[in-house]
Amino acid sequence: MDIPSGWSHSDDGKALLRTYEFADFSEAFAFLTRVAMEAEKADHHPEFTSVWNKVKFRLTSHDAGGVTERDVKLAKIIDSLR
Ligand SMILES: C[C@H](O)[C@H](O)[C@H]1CNC2=NC(N)=NC(=O)C2=N1
Repeated sequence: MDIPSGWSHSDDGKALLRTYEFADFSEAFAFLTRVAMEAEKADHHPEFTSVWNKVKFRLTSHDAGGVTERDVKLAKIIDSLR
C-alpha cells in the first residue's frame, strides 16, 4: 500500500506514524483541533500524543487490526491541515 511521504510504518506494521513540530504549544493545539474536526467528519480518529510543540500521530483501523485505505486518507487530510 502506498503511503503519503513523511509518514512511516510502525515496527509491527500495524500503523502509520508521523510527528509534526510547531513554533509552540498553542500552534500545535490549534492544529490538533483542526484534525479533530476533520476526523469526526471522516469518522476515523487518530491516536496522538502531544508534548509542548510536537504532535505525534499513530493511525490504524481498529476493526481491521492494521492499516487500511481509511488511514491513508486520514493521513492526507492531516497533511492538508498543517
Ligand atoms: C463505528 C465507527 O465507524 C468506528 O468505531 C470507527 C470510528 N473511528 C475509528 N478510528 C480509527 N482510527 N479506527 C477505527 O477502526 C475506527 N472505527
